[in-house]
Amino acid sequence: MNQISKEEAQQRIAKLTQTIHYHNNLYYQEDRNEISDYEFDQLLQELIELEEEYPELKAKNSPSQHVGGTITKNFETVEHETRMLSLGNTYSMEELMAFDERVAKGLGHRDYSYFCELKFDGVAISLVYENGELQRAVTRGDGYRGDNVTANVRTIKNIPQYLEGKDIPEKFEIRGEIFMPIREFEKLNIERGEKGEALLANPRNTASGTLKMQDSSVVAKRRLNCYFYQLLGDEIGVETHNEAMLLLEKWGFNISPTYQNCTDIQSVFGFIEKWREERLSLPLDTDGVVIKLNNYEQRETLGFTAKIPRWAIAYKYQAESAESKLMSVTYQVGRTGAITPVANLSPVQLAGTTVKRASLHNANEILRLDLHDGDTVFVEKGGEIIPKITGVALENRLSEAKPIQYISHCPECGTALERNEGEAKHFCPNVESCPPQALGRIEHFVHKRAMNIDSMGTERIRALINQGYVESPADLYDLEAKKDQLLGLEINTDQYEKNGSGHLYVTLRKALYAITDSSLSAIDKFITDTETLELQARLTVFEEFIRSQKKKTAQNVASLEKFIALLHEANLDTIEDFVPVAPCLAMFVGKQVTLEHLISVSQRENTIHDIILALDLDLASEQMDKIQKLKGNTFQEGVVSNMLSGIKASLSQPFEKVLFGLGIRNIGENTAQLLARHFKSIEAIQGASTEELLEINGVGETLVHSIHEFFAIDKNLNTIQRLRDSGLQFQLKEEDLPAQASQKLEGLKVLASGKFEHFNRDEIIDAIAAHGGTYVKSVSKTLDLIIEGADMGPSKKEKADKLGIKMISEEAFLKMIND
Ligand SMILES: NC(=O)c1ccc[n+]([C@@H]2O[C@H](COP(=O)([O-])OP(=O)(O)OC[C@H]3O[C@@H](n4cnc5c(N)ncnc54)[C@H](O)[C@@H]3O)[C@@H](O)[C@H]2O)c1
Ligand SMILES: [Zn+2]
Repeated sequence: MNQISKEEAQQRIAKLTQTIHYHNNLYYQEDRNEISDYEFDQLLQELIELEEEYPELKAKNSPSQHVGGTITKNFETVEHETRMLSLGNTYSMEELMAFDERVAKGLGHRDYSYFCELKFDGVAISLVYENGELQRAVTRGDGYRGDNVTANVRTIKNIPQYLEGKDIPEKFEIRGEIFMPIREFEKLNIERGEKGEALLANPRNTASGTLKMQDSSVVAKRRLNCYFYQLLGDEIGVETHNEAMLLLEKWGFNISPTYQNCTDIQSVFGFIEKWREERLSLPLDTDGVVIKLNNYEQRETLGFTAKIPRWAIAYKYQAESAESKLMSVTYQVGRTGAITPVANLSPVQLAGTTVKRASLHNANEILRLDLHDGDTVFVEKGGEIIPKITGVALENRLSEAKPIQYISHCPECGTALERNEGEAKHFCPNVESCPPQALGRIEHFVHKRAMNIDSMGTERIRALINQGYVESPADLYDLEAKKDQLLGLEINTDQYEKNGSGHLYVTLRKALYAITDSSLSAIDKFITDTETLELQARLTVFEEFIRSQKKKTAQNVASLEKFIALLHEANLDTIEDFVPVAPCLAMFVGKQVTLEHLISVSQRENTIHDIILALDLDLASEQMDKIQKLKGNTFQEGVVSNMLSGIKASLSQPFEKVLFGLGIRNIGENTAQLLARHFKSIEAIQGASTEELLEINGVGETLVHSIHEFFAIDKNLNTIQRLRDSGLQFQLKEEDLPAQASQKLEGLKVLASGKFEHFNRDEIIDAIAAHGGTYVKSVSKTLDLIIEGADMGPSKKEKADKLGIKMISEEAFLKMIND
């Protein structure tokens, strides 16, 4: 902002004021925005700085001097008893330090603490309660007066209409943020999509628009929610914000459990870092952290400016943004069959890393963005590990560009995709043989706490599934007989990718390695050095690289050029760091197969090994050598016998482990144990009536339904039969029951958290069971006891504290069970 003339400043201020008014109006009145919050905050910041430089130019009604909203004509206007302010905000740690200095200077000492909360991205609301009853709910409006939206707020389920308890003040005001949970927002958009209505942009604007609707019955259907963060009143008798929050919680108000007391600005930084990524798994959008002085008297000392309190500030997480080009969309199939589209982008530098992919979440997201082939897109990286696309530069779209068509069939198994009503994601219904879904099932089966076959890691299982050896757990026990065929199978770690139409891709590094005579280490260095280049440019640079190596130059350059030509001819999608397998193989298989045929086979198969088998070619040994260089690692003798002996050993796992391993929906480890010990055999469980099942403490309707559903499927019965034939335990053996040491923990739900001296995780779980207790995985009200180990997670601990759950040390636990 250095040295602009007063005249220029005046013009700029006028322009900024007008622009900010425009966006404020859009944001608060129409619940829309055309620029990001970050861009908006930059404009406002520029205005504030200019006004600081030329205070005489600061207009009384400048947007820097009052909160941005207004009241509407659609609701009764209500005056706030205490003004509703905005918050100062910053995107930088330095300014946060400066804030801390101002606080210290204002108070004249450093004897204070901060209370950190997340900044919930919704709409501010003020509620007034009298005699324990909700009187009215008012929006922030212009800060002085707001809209009376009580009827709408009454539809929000977790805002209490009446309060119970002795210590509730006659009258008080409470403020919070009304928001729409992300899940509800997604559901709403699906419904709108199905009805052909325009999709909504984000949960914040939707929450705001919903709150201002005239028809409360529509509001009720939208399932808004609210977090509270401020208590106001004359005779409340608390001195700190922390105490106030505990009171609110006690009175039954919804408080986000994410808050934390911080004794100094350093621990505030810690809080900010902790939540930078973690906040993304919360059920609502948050855009920063609000840092508040904890002590009320100290707050009074510092006071307010016209627009904001001096005792609080918001730190906003900056989403860094860049432009990139959409190359293609690929689709990942999860272990539950859920499909996630991924945008493949031209490489771009963002927040210190090279970004080549962005998550698109689901089909609606593609529709909402109205993505077309080859679009120039804006990519943002908040704290997210995977960046997201926030918009499209329409002016760059080619007139002939087609909209991205969502796939109709599973890229892994070719089954037609389905989508359940009210769900955002498509899924592949081929639970039995879709490879990633089979993977999920087998991984569960071999898990330590099920069949405990630790020689079967994910990559090995994936290799067996992809190459058709395993689909159901029962297949594992047939592997022994196929031992010879297993040698030489590919373990395709991250070696392959598939595009949206199912064509197989292999890593660029492996392709260059097979095509030229360069060493893998030289290629790896080249790959890292050229990370930010697009594929075409990269291949050109690789040619220079080969020439600089001065090793069989002519031959290598010729191969590379041939490969580039084949790549063009194949004309498949671009996925950065990967190239289609078909043109690679075309380099080696000679004239026996056309490129066209290779492309179609590579669409069906999952590994190069499979393609070669499918083609059934006669290849010379030097051709095989080249192809070998393209393949992933292969199964060796040691690996195979190791796997097989693990599988054999699992035959002695007790019935309850087998039952858990079957992966019947809703049957966790505890339930499997319960059922196995009660019914003693699989036939008894299968034959049990609903009444008999419900008699067991801990078995509910949902579980009964899952059990009946499981046994109604022939394929499951067949799997059980095969497993039984292989020698697995389907009957309880008394000697398998863990020795019941005592009943000292009978009826108690116990959780162990952190590291222990005398137990590892499994051992402490078994110890709890051996003394009659039930092990529980998460902190909730129903928990009776927590055994606290070293380094127990602070958030768990805080939650347990809040719920008043008893915590004991490992030593106390040992004493408890051994006495
Ligand atoms: N993109 C646009 O066009 C546009 C236009 C106008 C405003 N905006 C955005 O709207 C916001 C503007 O201003 P604002 O005055 O509402 O300020 P603000 O949102 O930055 O801060 C104040 C508000 O934060 C909310 N809040 C959330 N969690 C809170 C917590 N734990 N404790 C206290 N308050 C909490 C409250 O509603 C409070 O009123 C900015 O984020 C700005 O970027 C964007
Ligand atoms: Zn599938």
